[in-house]
Amino acid sequence: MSGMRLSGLPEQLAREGHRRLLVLSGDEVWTQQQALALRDAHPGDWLWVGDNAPVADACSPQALHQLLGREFLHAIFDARRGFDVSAFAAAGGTLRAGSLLVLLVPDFARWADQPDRDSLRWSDSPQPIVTPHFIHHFCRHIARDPQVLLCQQGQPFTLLSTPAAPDWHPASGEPQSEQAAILDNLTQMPEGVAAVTAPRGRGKSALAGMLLQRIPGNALVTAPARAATEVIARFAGERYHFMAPDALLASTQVADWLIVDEAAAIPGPLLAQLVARFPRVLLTTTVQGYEGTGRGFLLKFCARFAGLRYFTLCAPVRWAAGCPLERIIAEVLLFDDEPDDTTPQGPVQFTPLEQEAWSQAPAYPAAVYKLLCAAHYRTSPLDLRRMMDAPGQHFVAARAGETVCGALWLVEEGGLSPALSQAVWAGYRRPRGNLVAQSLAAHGGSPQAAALTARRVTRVAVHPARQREGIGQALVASASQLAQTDYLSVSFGYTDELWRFWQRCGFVLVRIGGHREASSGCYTAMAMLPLSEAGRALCQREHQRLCRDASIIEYWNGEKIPVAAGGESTLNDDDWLELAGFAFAHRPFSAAVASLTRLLLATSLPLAGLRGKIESGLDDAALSRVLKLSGRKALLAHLRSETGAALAQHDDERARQLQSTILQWQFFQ
Ligand SMILES: CC(=O)SCCNC(=O)CCNC(=O)[C@H](O)C(C)(C)COP(=O)(O)OP(=O)(O)OC[C@H]1O[C@@H](n2cnc3c(N)ncnc32)[C@H](O)[C@@H]1OP(=O)(O)O
Ligand SMILES: Nc1ncnc2c1ncn2[C@@H]1O[C@H](COP(=O)(O)OP(=O)(O)OP(=O)(O)O)[C@@H](O)[C@H]1O
Repeated sequence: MSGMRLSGLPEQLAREGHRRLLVLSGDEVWTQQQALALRDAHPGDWLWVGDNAPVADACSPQALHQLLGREFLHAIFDARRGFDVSAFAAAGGTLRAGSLLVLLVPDFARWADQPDRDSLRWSDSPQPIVTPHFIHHFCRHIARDPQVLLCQQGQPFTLLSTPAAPDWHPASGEPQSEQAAILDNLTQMPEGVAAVTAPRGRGKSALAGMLLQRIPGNALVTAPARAATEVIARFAGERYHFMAPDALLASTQVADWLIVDEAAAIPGPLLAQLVARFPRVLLTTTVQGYEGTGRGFLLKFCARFAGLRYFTLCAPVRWAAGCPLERIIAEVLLFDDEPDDTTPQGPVQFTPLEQEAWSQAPAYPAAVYKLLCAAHYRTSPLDLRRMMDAPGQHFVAARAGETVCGALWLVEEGGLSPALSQAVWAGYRRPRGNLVAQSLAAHGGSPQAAALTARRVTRVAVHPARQREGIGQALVASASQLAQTDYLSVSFGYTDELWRFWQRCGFVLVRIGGHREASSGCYTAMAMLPLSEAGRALCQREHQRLCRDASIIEYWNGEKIPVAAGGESTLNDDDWLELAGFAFAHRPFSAAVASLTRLLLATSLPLAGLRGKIESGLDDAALSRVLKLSGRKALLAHLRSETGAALAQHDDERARQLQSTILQWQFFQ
């Protein structure tokens, strides 16, 4: 290829056990030509990551997780139209020593002005947005790392020689020293739960396979994806017996050991049930920024096991320590989930933080991001990109001296036009974003709810050494002083402790979701802190609705709601509106269930569908059989029409008026 010579580099990398990032920046034709030329010039099982790949061995960024656990020599990552940074990191983790990760990006001079298609995954904007803070952050890191090879269209490329690293001695097949120490411990474990966490390529899966070889008795392996357990299978040989998590739970299989690979990617409640079934369990999980992984897994899930044996593997095995590719990915994506042992000392100051800080003083927002990552189960690089460039994000930081010891992240919500808000209430529209604001309209009793303006607290965290000093509460107080909106809101997996915190911050509970979250096993709770008259009125109305419906929701959820239950048990105006929304528009059953329950008490009509579902508790399949209906849609339509009939029987004129009003709400232009 013209101008670019890599002679000897892959061989040098293989000798040193390293991998390198090579960035090709230019127009689409040029970058593609260069990438294909590199691919031809250097033998390997090259993987192309990107949509519309010009070669056969390819996968889209979103499908890459299916390849975790597999390994490649060299990869090309196409970030020209959109940069899925989680997939980029994942691709980096699959590369063997001696690999190049070739990254295709637009011309640096134009990149920051070009909309990034990946933003559709993490920004609520209907169109791709420009992402200047991330692009500048990325380019800044690339430019100052001498180990990154940067090849720009129209500019000469010189391969700077780097000081030779010592020769690498790949692992032999025998346990590495860290693996050996853990194996010693595990093979003597009488019973209990052990967890091994490590970044990519540290030999977790190999360790699990080696354990299978060494234990007496039998063992089962489970994991979110079987394909990702290839390494375990290789090291376990004939002792490898795999079962998918749900199949295992449904079976009566017993074994002396259960090995759960990538445990953090299995929903918490399912994992908890699996763990309870076996006398000895090994959980392994990757830390470093993938969704559903990280130290948060230990904090949230593993905290429940008294006597948990916890191990980590630090030394890389797939490549040598100090690998330049691993280092640049970690730097760019702030993969630093090492616990910070230093306690931030001294008095605390609270300051607002906006996205511009990423260009003015990047270390400051980076510290905020790291704190949030360490505290929150599901913080991933997607959040980093959202934090940097999505519209409507605001932050408050708590600093003790120069150290960030607490942070709060807010997202703007609401402000929909009154007509759109009504359409959301009626179930005709569900625009992107606006989690709590839309939920208040779609499940609550106020058609105008989503027209109010709000800021939702999406994350809040305080350094573990400074908790219970009032810092969390003060962060919320600062946020409420800064926000010129009708209310602040929060949506969180309900636990008594967290609710106590929000309550102490002045929040009022307005909604409890109808399903447990897969990740936490908790019901979603939504709460409001009103800041304006309109906010107070909405908050009061929704809280009263929750109090009135509490006993019925408790019946469906099987869990106590912490509000003073009470209110009219006969049909009132709110019920009429709700029931009309269910009967004549698209309100969901879950929003209407309490009003429907009161309707059944107030009518003598048979209403076999509604009574079957609500009074007899039949599930949808059984109820459909009884009613001779096929499918959920037909059942829902039947329930809606029964409701319409009951309203008409009560007061035909009123039902017709409401129907005609609500039907108008679908034309919301
Ligand atoms: C949308 C979301 O982000 S939900 C997730 C919230 N974040 C997390 O769970 C991350 C880990 N946890 C944390 O970082 C912190 O514990 C926070 C942010 C929840 C609370 O921050 P703190 O600074 O410790 O809270 P703060 O000291 O202001 O507490 C105020 C009141 O809340 C209540 N409270 C706070 N934490 C707890 C707790 N663990 N258990 C019971 N009550 C609590 C108490 O009533 C406390 O007052 P008190 O100490 O006088 O009794
Ligand atoms: N003791 C060992 N001897 C030889 N090869 C090893 C040893 N330990 C691990 N390996 C190899 O190193 C590579 C990385 O190991 P492994 O897949 O177990 O890591 P991991 O921590 O599970 O990483 P990932 O999450 O990236 O798959 C694999 O190719 C594996 O075969």
